[in-house]
Amino acid sequence: MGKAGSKEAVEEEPGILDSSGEGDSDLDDLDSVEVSQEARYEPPIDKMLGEDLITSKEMGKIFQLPGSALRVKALEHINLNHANSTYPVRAGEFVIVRGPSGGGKTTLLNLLGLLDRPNGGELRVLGLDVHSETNDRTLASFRLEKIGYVFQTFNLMSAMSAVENVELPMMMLNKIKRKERRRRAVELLRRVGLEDRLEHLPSELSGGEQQRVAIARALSNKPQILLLDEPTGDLDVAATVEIMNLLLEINLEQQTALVMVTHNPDLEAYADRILYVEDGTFTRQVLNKTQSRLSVAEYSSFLEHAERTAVERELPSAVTVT
Ligand SMILES: Nc1ncnc2c1ncn2[C@@H]1O[C@H](COP(=O)(O)OP(=O)(O)OP(=O)(O)O)[C@@H](O)[C@H]1O
Repeated sequence: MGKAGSKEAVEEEPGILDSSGEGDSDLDDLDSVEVSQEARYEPPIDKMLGEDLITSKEMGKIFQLPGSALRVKALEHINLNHANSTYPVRAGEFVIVRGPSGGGKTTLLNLLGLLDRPNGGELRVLGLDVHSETNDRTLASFRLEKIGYVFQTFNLMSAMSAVENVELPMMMLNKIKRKERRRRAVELLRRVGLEDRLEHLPSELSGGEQQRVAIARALSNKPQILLLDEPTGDLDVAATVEIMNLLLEINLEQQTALVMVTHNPDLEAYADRILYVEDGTFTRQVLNKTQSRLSVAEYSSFLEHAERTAVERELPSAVTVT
């Protein structure tokens, strides 16, 4: 868990899950709960969650390398359902996905966000059953209307102003008139604290501000799910905390479900649940009773201390550090 600012977070560790769902002895508490398909497991967290948004059963993904017989098993036995302790992603939930490099985090996010299709098992996202034959147009229209995406590198259109960037998904969906589009884009930019940056180009904004525009853009079609791949990976400490606080507010205010991949363990304090993915499967799930924020001051001093300790460790033993 995050070491700074997460004092109120209570950690439950269900332990290692195995593919049969039986798990090891640490899992007994959760796995011994009898959960039928009808009964909904209520996780022991402070907030009430809404309907199931994403479920999966024994979902897997194998990549076939073009022009080669080589197959890469990126994911297998991914269960997000009520028959397992790893319950579905629900409305209002903030899920963080962590794990070692190459473990399958991005592949998982891409499948949950309909950017890719599974080639084994079942996946249901916002009522849509997704399989290897689901056509591109169906996926594209679901993505545009129901899911928001935020990436590490912001991915804003460089020749468009902040407000035009936020209007773009609404233009593509083409459901509201120009005036209303602009009004909503301005309102969203105000919501993320950028009301005085409407006409700025991305190159005229700081990294944290660009990520705020990207979040406003991701929210423009009022998605039920926001997927975030390392959204603070390129940001400094202050901007990281600001963006995370903003995401938490959005999660709490609008019941938007957030699924976020990060390598940063200190951000776990913000989540309701942390899923660890390693070697293509869930290896651990942690429930966080109370979401909490990091404070910039506390977190900076914690990082500074950690950095200093690391530097001291690297110094030759003959050198005395006072
Ligand atoms: N398009 C692809 N074709 C072939 N193999 C792939 C493809 N995408 C991912 N993989 C493989 O699938 C596995 C999981 O990759 P993935 O990118 O999901 O991991 P990750 O946990 O997100 O890693 P990182 O933290 O380094 O971003 C890796 O072994 C990777 O090499």
